Amino acid sequence: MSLYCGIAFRGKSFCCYRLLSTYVTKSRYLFELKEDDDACRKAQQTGAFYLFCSLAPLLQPSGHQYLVPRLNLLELERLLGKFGQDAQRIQDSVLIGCSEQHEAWFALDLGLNSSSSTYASLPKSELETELKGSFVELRKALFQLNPVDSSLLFTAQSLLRWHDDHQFCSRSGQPTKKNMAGSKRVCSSNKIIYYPQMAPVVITLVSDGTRCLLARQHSFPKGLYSALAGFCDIGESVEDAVRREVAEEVGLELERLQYSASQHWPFPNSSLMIACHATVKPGQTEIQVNLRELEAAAWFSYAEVAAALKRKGTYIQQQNQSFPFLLPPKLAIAHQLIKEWVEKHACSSLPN
Ligand SMILES: NC(=O)c1ccc[n+]([C@@H]2O[C@H](COP(=O)([O-])OP(=O)(O)OC[C@H]3O[C@@H](n4cnc5c(N)ncnc54)[C@H](O)[C@@H]3O)[C@@H](O)[C@H]2O)c1
Ligand SMILES: [Mg+2]
Repeated sequence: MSLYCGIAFRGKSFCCYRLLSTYVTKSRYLFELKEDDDACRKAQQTGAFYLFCSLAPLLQPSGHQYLVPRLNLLELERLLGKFGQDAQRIQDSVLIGCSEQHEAWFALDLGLNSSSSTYASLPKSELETELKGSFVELRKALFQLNPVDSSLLFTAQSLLRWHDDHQFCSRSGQPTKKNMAGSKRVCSSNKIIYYPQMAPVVITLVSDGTRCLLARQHSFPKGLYSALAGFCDIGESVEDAVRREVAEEVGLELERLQYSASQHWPFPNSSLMIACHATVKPGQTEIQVNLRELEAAAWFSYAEVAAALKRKGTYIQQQNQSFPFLLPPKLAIAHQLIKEWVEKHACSSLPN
């Protein structure tokens, strides 16, 4: 879909028309839905709704994968009717995106019992029977979702959680009210506007040239190692946060830092993961693990990491027991960083 747009140049009396790309028209459409409640209400008429129950998305198993069912407005109204609720409840939904054809996508949680909503939560198991699916904890479904669905569900869960957590103004204590799209909440008494937030987190794969440094926290599944991560402190740049986190967690100083990519991560709250590769100063590779933050950290060879990426059954010693050496799931940016490092290492070790 494309759109002709008139551009008026300041001080000139002519208009120039150019073709806007599908991406630009889609971005402008989403912007309009966030700013204009009536436009958003209208978009719900032809939109698709993703359902959640207490922040768990509705999924349907299909082989080794999960499908993510969607309802149209009529189907959603019928469902609410069956459970004795009126269509007004749909106003609790949040906008999470749209297709290239401008079909707007919304998410609605039928299990949250928010005090600012007049509606009671609906019974999970009866909903599941009615919808022929299950509300599955998002973290547990990670391995069986495709990247497009997972990204949409990450956004939806984060936005639903943020609204549930921000029902009252922190200054007046009065209820806040969401706009139709759910892109903000406004305090009814003092008009303060609250916007959904993400915490910036740096994640760094440290290398000494031949090995990479991986670490684990007590809460990780047995045998799982990942890159070093940490929340940015107020006042820090990304570079400052990376240097501090690496120094704090493993006692090393960095020499070089290179940005790789970023990712929105919904667990346990919304974070913006900023991923970097880094190298330590030559000869300074002795790890001093901060045991208040980490359970263990170690250098791993290219061969060990490459085998673990391919799930080739390498094992690792942990508290005198042996566990399969695991890396984070493909959807996690930590996995991407490790994969990039392995690929770069494989290229640089090729004979000229
Ligand atoms: N997507 C990925 O690949 C990936 C990989 C690793 C970690 N992560 C995420 O990165 C996040 C941070 O990693 P970490 O746990 O090592 O961080 P961290 O090293 O900063 O340690 C966490 C501690 O930081 C403090 N903290 C400071 N600011 C905080 C804030 N805004 N929110 C919560 N705690 C705050 C708390 O005391 C908390 O216990 C985690 O939430 C984790 O889910 C994602
Ligand atoms: Mg950390």
